[in-house]
Amino acid sequence: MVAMTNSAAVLADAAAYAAAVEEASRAAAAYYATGESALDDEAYDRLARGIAAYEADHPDEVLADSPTGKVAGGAAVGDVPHTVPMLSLDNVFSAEQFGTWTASLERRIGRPVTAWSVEPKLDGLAVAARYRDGRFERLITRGDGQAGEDVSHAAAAVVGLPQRLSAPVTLEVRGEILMTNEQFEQGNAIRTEHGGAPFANPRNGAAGTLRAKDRAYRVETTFFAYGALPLPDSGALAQTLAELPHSEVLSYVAGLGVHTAAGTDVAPVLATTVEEVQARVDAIASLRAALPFGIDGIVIKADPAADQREAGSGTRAPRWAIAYKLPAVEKITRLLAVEWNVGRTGIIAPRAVLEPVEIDGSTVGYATLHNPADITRRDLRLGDQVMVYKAGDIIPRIEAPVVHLRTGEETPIAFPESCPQCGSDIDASEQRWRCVRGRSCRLVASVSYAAGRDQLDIEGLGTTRVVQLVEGGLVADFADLFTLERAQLLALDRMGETSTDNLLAAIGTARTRPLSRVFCALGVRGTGRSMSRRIARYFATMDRIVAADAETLQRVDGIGKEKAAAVVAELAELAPLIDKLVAAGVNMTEPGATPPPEPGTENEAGAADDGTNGAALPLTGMTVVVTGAMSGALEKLSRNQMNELIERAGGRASSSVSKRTSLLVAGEKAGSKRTKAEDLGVRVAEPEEFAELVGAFLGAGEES
Ligand SMILES: NC(=O)c1ccc[n+]([C@@H]2O[C@H](COP(=O)([O-])OP(=O)(O)OC[C@H]3O[C@@H](n4cnc5c(N)ncnc54)[C@H](O)[C@@H]3O)[C@@H](O)[C@H]2O)c1
Ligand SMILES: [Zn+2]
Repeated sequence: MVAMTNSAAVLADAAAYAAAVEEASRAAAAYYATGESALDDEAYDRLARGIAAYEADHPDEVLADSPTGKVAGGAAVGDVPHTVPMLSLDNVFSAEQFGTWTASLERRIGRPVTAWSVEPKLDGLAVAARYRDGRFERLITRGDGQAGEDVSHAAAAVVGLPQRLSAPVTLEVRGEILMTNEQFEQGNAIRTEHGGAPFANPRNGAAGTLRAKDRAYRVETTFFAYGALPLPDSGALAQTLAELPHSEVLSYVAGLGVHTAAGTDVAPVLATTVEEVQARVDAIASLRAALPFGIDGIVIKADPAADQREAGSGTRAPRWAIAYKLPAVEKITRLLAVEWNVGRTGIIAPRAVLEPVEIDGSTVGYATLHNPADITRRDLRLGDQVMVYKAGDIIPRIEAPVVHLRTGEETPIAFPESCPQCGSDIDASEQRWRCVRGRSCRLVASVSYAAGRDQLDIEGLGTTRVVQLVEGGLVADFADLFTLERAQLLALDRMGETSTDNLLAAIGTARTRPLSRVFCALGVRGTGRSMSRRIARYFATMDRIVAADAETLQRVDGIGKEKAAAVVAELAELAPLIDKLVAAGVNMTEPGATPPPEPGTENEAGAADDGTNGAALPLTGMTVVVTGAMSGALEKLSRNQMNELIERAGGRASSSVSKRTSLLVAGEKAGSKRTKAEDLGVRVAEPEEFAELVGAFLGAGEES
């Protein structure tokens, strides 16, 4: 069942009314000119309803600028007169409102409507295409409904609008021009390639494309006919078109070779009862997300020609048709952060992190941002309220910041100075930034990560060296490090005997690292240092980790259902790499950890999930945060080693203080975490005190 809100803005007095009219006019002008309105459709409609309600109560105060009763809110213009006005549509939002509307229509014509045409409300812009003797003559926008703009220059790139009809007839075909999702993605790709700004949304893309002249590139749109009418010299056809039911007009137009929605999943159908109409409305609503083009509702029309004629039209909309609106696909939310992701080919693409917002039944938390130039051009800032568009399979996108909602707290978006994946330089000479490593970026990044301090800790293997190994073809994954030969290394640039021997020795040491670090080196998503330690301590051997199913993995503290499934899937993909590591003699066990009992043995239920199987440890059940400089016995420990120590002692290491923190180890220069812990009443221990508590675990399992 389709349901949505349709409240109106409440306007208390004449001043509020005048302000609302001004805001609506400004929004409509922006909406029809560039598609970049400061209001989302629901907000605009709420405002328009508020204005109409105020005018109904105060008919003497209606302002000339009021959008009420006007096509396009009075904001669009044109100089080519329409033969018959091109109107807008009135809206309903629920089955109940639809029932009320049909009843009033039937009262007006004095009989029941025997057939309703139920069609998609295509989300583009209305045009009239005139044909003379079967040849295309002119394409005109809706404009203010009385006259539109001539956009004939654009007709050749409109799919579904033939230059020649299959019969030499004279008539005007009316319909919607839109961009299919595919045309939208293609159009944006072409546009950004030519240094242009991406379109905000498909409707905006279709409008811009239709108006544009002298473009250096071609962007396609699609026409869907939803009606036809005679022109002054249509001859006998005029009578036929006037008598045919709407559904047969559509079949006739399709027969002439013009594109209609027939043949799509949401093809017009005839319904005879309100219940049948509602069932089709619900069906179209549920098909919406999977459609290859955008719809913003369902249009329901009285099918018989006589019904339409007798119902007639108002100034803004016909009385024989209604738009059953679907929820808006544009919403305003906040831009929280920008992430920079590196693709397979080394393209560095910004992605917006949004305050999650519900759009058309799905929660949107991310949106595409195309490229850095696009961020600059639109002057996006962190903390901005932004208009977000999401429809069908189109990737959610930010249309524009809502500038008038700025508070002054917004901050500039920082661009990366080196590749966020592998640390190499960035080639910023084109619109789309690229890591200079291109396709080997990911490999360089994954090998560098594996060799990093918190993983295998291979000294002397920095990014530059990894790049050399990768580009020299010596390393295709990090397991290849363990089979490098002395002669191969010596042959590399700037590799002398000493550095070669040092590197080989460091690699030799890496072979003996505990399982937790080897596992971490695999780079399985969502398994950083501390998660890797928990997994390694729980399973004790790589064999057991690999053999674990998603359910077993969930016994590890902090692994939920979704993460477990993702880890299992990624490990399956990594199986060849793991085999290679085993073959290269890399350690696959976790010192000090006892494997979990086999399922079905007695103490399974009581087993703790920290690899110690229930033995009481000093930090069991505690979440511990470390801050400030360590001293005494802990002085030499890195933060990562401190975390390892906490976990060996049965605790859980965390980096931020919250109500759930059990203990804060605070060294000198502890700062804000200490203040926060004190505020929350969290226990605070000096490093010396903590060393006493976990003394037995100091050094155990430590690798040199
Ligand atoms: N966000 C803003 O600032 C802002 C400003 C102005 C208008 N708007 C939005 O624009 C809408 C009003 O625009 P409108 O006047 O173009 O009306 P509309 O789009 O709601 O409805 C009328 C149009 O529907 C189209 N249509 C699609 N499929 C059809 C079919 N099968 N049969 C007949 N017509 C079909 C036609 O183009 C017709 O002109 C409102 O929903 C409003 O929210 C928004
Ligand atoms: Zn890179």
